[in-house]
Amino acid sequence: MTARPCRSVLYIPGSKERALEKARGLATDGIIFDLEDAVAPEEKPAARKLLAQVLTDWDFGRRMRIVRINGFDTEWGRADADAMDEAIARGARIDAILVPKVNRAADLDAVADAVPGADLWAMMETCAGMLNAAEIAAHPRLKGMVMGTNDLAKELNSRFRPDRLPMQTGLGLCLLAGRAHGVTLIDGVYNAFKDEDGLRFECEQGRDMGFDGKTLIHPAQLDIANAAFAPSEAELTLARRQIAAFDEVMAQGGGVAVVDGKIVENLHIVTARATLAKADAIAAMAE
Ligand SMILES: CC(C)(COP(=O)(O)OP(=O)(O)OC[C@H]1O[C@@H](n2cnc3c(N)ncnc32)[C@H](O)[C@@H]1OP(=O)(O)O)[C@@H](O)C(=O)NCCC(=O)NCCSC(=O)C[C@H](O)C(=O)O
Ligand SMILES: [Mg+2]
Repeated sequence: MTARPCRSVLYIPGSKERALEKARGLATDGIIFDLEDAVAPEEKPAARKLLAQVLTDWDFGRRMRIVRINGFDTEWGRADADAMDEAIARGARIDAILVPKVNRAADLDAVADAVPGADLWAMMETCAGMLNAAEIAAHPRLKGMVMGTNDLAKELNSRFRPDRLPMQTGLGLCLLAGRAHGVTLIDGVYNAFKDEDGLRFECEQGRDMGFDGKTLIHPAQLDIANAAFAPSEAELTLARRQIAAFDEVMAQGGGVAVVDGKIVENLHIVTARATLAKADAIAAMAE
């Protein structure tokens, strides 16, 4: 679990200046400034230039800034990375470069060299990438993994199902790998951006699985993701009660408390404290 909130991470096409401007007033924890699939080939050079300028000159507050570049196996990837490196040298704040379709850890090396001033995040969206999730998560510059469930479904030849059964193995491998290496884990997008109930269900499922947040494609999806990935009032109350009960037992020389008929040990207190820290971090986002 990361202390920095990543409940909502909104994709914005790097070519859409109006949407980029709008993002500065949106309740999103992070923004993925996209140069890859959301930008048409003929618009890519102009989008790259616009993003470099916007990230240098505009204030996006506490929102995490992530730039998704094109792959280095395309004609645009290297120029995207160079433009972001130059922007950082000019004072742009870019928290991470998101590398698409990462198949193995070595795919990250060239981007790491090209942009030394930013963390790397990986799109996990190919079958090879998911099978190699452990070595990718172990890359020394890797700080985040984003699930690319559209590309994964395409490669798997799977159908979209509300329970995402065909995705579970791949998502689970990424969760195991990411948690083993302390990497932030963000779930994939929900394409039907007007379907609130479907989005809520998928956010709850992603939260239950252990994801830190969800990638989104439209501002209308923000409130649902922010609510689903934040600790609820009931979770906060329970965390405080667990800590109080455990402190009391410890003071008497014991090591196991009981709250609501369930045991509370030191490991549960670690989770309880992380829950409270997450709520504090979310509150700080709104300041
Ligand atoms: C899906 C959209 C094309 C819909 O656009 P549009 O019809 O313009 O929506 P609205 O008219 O409802 O927009 C209302 C206002 O909201 C702003 N807006 C819309 N989308 C965004 C956004 N993403 N960020 C910020 N602001 C946004 C509009 O500008 C309107 O503002 P105003 O003028 O003030 O009224 C569109 O939402 C869109 O393009 N979404 C992003 C799509 C995208 O990024 N796709 C790529 C990422 S998904 C992916 O690749 C996943 C992965 O790789 C995988 O494999 O799964
Ligand atoms: Mg994709």
